[in-house]
Amino acid sequence: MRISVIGCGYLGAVHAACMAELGHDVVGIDVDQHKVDELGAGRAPFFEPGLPEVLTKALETGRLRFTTDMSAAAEATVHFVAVGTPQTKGSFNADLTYVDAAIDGLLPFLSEGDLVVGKSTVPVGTAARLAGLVEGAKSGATLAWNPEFLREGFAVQDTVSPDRFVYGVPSGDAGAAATAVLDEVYATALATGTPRIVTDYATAELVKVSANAFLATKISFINAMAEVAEATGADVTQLADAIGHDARIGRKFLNAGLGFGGGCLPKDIRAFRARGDELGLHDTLSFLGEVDAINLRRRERVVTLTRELVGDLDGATIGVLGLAFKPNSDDVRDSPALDVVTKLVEAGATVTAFDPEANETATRSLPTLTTSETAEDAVRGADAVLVLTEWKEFRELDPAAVATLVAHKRVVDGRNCLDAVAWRAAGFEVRGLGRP
Ligand SMILES: NC(=O)c1ccc[n+]([C@@H]2O[C@H](COP(=O)([O-])OP(=O)(O)OC[C@H]3O[C@@H](n4cnc5c(N)ncnc54)[C@H](O)[C@@H]3O)[C@@H](O)[C@H]2O)c1
Ligand SMILES: O=c1ccn([C@@H]2O[C@H](COP(=O)(O)OP(=O)(O)O[C@H]3O[C@H](CO)[C@@H](O)[C@H](O)[C@H]3O)[C@@H](O)[C@H]2O)c(=O)[nH]1
Repeated sequence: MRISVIGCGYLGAVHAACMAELGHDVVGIDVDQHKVDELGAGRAPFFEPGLPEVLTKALETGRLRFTTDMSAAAEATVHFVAVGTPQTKGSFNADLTYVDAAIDGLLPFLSEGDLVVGKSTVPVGTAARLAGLVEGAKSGATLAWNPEFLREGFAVQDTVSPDRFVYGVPSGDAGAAATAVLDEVYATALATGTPRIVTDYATAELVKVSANAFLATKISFINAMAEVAEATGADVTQLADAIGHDARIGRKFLNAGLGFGGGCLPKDIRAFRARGDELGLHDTLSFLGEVDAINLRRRERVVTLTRELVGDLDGATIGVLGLAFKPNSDDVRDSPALDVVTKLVEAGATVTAFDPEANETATRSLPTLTTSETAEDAVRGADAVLVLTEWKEFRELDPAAVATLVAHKRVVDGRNCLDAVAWRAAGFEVRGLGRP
């Protein structure tokens, strides 16, 4: 099939490359010339395991290209919209400026029978509004909403073989035709038995935000238990293991620590609440405010633990390991690690940070940040070491080797990812979250 992907960021670049890998002819369209140049040259403009390989292979087949020229969409019959929907500055609402601009830009290039497929995460009601524009244009095109559930760090695998597909389509013949087109796009995964749910626009939009709200709630639940564990001397990690054995609860997403960040969960729960307010459902979704608050308190807790260890943060030297919001990503959008660094610097500490992939993105977002080229350089001479992203290379650090580099043997394990027994045996004072 001939496909255009509008917006080639963390989601769209992967989607475009994977669709070409599946055998489709794909043009990726973005307003960012640098991104388009990089992608066209086979270089992923961000760190995502497996993406460079898929990209290079797809470019070599000639089935994938990138451009800033929206008129290239005229060659395609299926148009995925994957532009950003960030939090609006000064409010919790999703900023739909980019989605609106993408649809506006696309309308003149649509033809009879084309399918426009929204992938961006949007507030419920957006698709119905945009369908009016798409169908109102003389093109005779249809709109579907097909939310995306990929995780950064696993984006290629999640795109090629997702847990499920959700199609939000209009009723009647147009919906049946849209479903048939999406089935053809995703034929490879569907052939392996991937479930697909065909529904209306509102349900499709809500599936996406409710999935993220549930994941965020699960993380904040265990972080609330971490607060209780801290007040009682209990161990939240053992608690998570024990309740996680109950298949109805499950152990996944019960890792207590610094909490959730990234370009999705934080802004999506806020936008969901804001949409709830518009719908008169303030009380219904107010618990998401608590989910957010619990999450943000964990960042303060790491700062407090560090202060307790070093005495006074003013003048302290802190070595920070990890800046990305999660391992296997260079994404620092709403990164808890970066937030902690900012708070430490505000309190007068001298911070040197290292992340295997996110030094550059973090420095772009926080230009005053001091980064180092290695973990060893970050911790050299430190009064305390903070592990804020659980990269494998940090989990596998040899505490005896770190002990020879630091000024004081103190470590705050912000992700409960270190072997506390081994670090204590090497002479370290160890603090975790929700652990005695
Ligand atoms: N990142 C993820 O893991 C993920 C997963 C599922 C869903 N989502 C959702 O997907 C959407 C995109 O997220 P992202 O993380 O890829 O964002 P991103 O900021 O990385 O990418 C957005 C891209 O859209 C481009 N763009 C903006 N306006 C444009 C326009 N008018 N025409 C063409 N391109 C335009 C930007 O230049 C940028 O490259 C969001 O709604 C997000 O919530 C993201
Ligand atoms: O037990 C856990 C699990 C995760 N996290 C944190 O939660 C955040 C989000 O992690 P994850 O969900 O793995 O990353 P994302 O790539 O942001 O993916 C989420 O957001 C995407 C964008 O909407 C969705 O597509 C995915 O399904 C959804 O998992 C990260 O900061 C993690 O460190 C925890 O603190 N504890």
